[in-house]
Amino acid sequence: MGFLGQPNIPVVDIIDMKKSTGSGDLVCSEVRHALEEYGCFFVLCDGIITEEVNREVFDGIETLFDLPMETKIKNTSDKAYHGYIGQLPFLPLLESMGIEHAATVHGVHSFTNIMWPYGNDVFCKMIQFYAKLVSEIEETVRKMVFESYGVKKYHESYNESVTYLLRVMKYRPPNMNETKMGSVSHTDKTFISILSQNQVKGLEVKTKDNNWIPVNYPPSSFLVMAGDAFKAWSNDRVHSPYHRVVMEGHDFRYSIGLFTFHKGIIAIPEELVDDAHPRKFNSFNHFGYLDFYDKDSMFDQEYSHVKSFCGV
Ligand SMILES: O=C(O)CCC(=O)C(=O)O
Ligand SMILES: [Fe+2]
Repeated sequence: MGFLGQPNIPVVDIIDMKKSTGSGDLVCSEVRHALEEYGCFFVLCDGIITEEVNREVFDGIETLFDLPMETKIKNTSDKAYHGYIGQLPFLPLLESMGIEHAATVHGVHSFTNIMWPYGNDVFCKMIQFYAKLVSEIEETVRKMVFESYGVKKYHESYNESVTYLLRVMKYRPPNMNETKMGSVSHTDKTFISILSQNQVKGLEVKTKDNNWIPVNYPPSSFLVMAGDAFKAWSNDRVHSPYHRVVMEGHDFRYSIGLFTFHKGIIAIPEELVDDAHPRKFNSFNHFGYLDFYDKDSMFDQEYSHVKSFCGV
């Protein structure tokens, strides 16, 4: 693990992660430590995510947002925060769309066919490539953390319940006298989120000692971030950091997030509850939590929804 001149967000190389042999090895404890202390870390993917691949991906996303509004709003879902979001009075810079079941061919095809009824093979293949790569990173991270906590036995069953939402975001530059907030401070409601962006900065993460730090992506990297569900599952060991997007300058920002949800009940492993770590959370329904967050009238940005939903 290194810091690449940015003291606050750790960096792990994907090659080291792939070489990891399981619990007790250094890279496993580094990943776990990064998630406990920072709630996030960069994964370096040199040679896998080249500049050319990045350009192709973000060109594709730009084309998607260039579709007419009446097409984009066809991106709907029965789940909160899974469909088209845009023109929100309190977040005027943001537009966002969601591709459900993004790691399945069917999920990507059905989204593409709604957006381009005559098909768009290039977009479809690009999203499939991206979702496969990033979901593999997500699974590796989860496996390493489970191993590091000595609860590897739950990994397989967790895998069977995982579902991936790929969300794409577009932030326009603010007009004069307009808010610069592309996204207000929040924690993710996911288990894990994996983020990437075009070359335009804006994401900031709050450290445990309450400092906002800019997320300066190293080339060919993703940001792995723990969500509230991971925090609760780990009985409050993993940190789910507050983060926000602040738009400076005149460029459009595009970002992509692969968001992991669990289809059903997340149980806190008994192994993670002991005298030194009394139970902090009860088992909870992950999509129930998302609905609760959606309807919770508590709009204080830095209020712990997960504690009020399933805290002991
Ligand atoms: O645009 C980004 O980089 C972050 C977006 C984000 O925090 C979210 O969608 O939850
Ligand atoms: Fe977020």
